Amino acid sequence: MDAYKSSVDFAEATAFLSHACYEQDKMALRATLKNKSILSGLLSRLSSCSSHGRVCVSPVLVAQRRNNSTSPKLKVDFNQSTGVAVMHMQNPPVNSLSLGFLTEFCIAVEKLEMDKSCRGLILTSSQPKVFSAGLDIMDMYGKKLEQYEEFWRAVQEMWLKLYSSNMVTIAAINGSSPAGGCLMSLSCDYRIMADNPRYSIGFNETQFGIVVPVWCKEAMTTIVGHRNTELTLELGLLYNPSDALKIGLVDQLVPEDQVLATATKTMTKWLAIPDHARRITKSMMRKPTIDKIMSIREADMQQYISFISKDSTQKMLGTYLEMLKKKRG
Ligand SMILES: CCCCCCC/C=C/C(=O)SCCNC(=O)CCNC(=O)[C@H](O)C(C)(C)COP(=O)(O)OP(=O)(O)OC[C@H]1O[C@@H](n2cnc3c(N)ncnc32)[C@H](O)[C@@H]1OP(=O)(O)O
Repeated sequence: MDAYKSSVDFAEATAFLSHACYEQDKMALRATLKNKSILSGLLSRLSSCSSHGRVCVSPVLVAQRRNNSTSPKLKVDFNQSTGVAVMHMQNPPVNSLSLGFLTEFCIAVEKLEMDKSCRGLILTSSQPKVFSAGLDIMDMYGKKLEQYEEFWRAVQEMWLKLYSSNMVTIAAINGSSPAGGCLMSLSCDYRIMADNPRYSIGFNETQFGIVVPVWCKEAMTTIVGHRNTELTLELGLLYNPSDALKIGLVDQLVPEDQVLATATKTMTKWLAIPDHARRITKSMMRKPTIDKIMSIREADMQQYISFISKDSTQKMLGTYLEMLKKKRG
């Protein structure tokens, strides 16, 4: 129950703040998440529900629709005539999933989710050659315990929001997508990747001494099966696009300049299915995983904090950061 409430906390807070200005939003959102008394006051004014595996919030907090919103880290183009939003990630240099980015991302997805006219979401990158470099290592290195907690809650929330979305979600993977970037695309309904052998996708965490959360393992297993998950996660494998296609980590490869156009065409096909039937089916497929994750959400948080704050983990992250920086120098 606590785990469920925590998820609702964040969803409510994000929805509540989504009509205000972005910078103020983010500061207020974080303050709200930290302040349990404000949060419980907020909660008492709300009714929450769980529908088809998706956590939703009271209509009282539904933000007004704004069509083409631009924030520093995300650009959302919503086409009302097609009902499709294209979300361009623009967090240079590599679209790392920092706390700031994740906060904006959750707000943006929540806004689209609440807008009944938005039926499909395409996720892509504005950065050249990179879809997303995964979690921002700077948010996992040398921080205070409460900062680790805040960051991890945002990571969990990003995954839950995307994985349980009622919208059709398509990842238009127009660059490399390691680790958290891969997780983000795995949460979508369909993955189209640029057929460029220089790009890679997968989970490289063990290579620099960290471990993916159990819910990532669960989600991956449902997509590529137990054996492929075992090999990928234990060895920290990154695949080129054609190998990723072979194991089912992505659904389709297309020339680089056709990724977005193919995603748009594919979306039309998915949206031709009656929404209610597709949604109920999606929920039927995903709800067991979501329920499982919700039931261990707080334990997962404690496990993350204890793992990430260990001296040995911090040392390995420091070495990895150095290595990333040296690569350029
Ligand atoms: C229970 C415990 C659970 C623990 C957590 C489990 C889940 C964790 C998941 C994660 O996502 S951890 C992050 C893993 N990501 C990576 O290993 C990717 C690292 N980056 C790259 O491989 C490359 O950057 C790239 C994405 C292939 C792009 O290559 P490119 O040559 O275009 O750029 P770079 O010169 O390498 O990088 C530019 C700049 O960006 C910095 N940077 C790169 N990735 C990250 C990152 N994930 N976080 C923070 N910063 C990153 C890199 O250091 C460069 O910085 P500067 O040198 O410009 O300062």
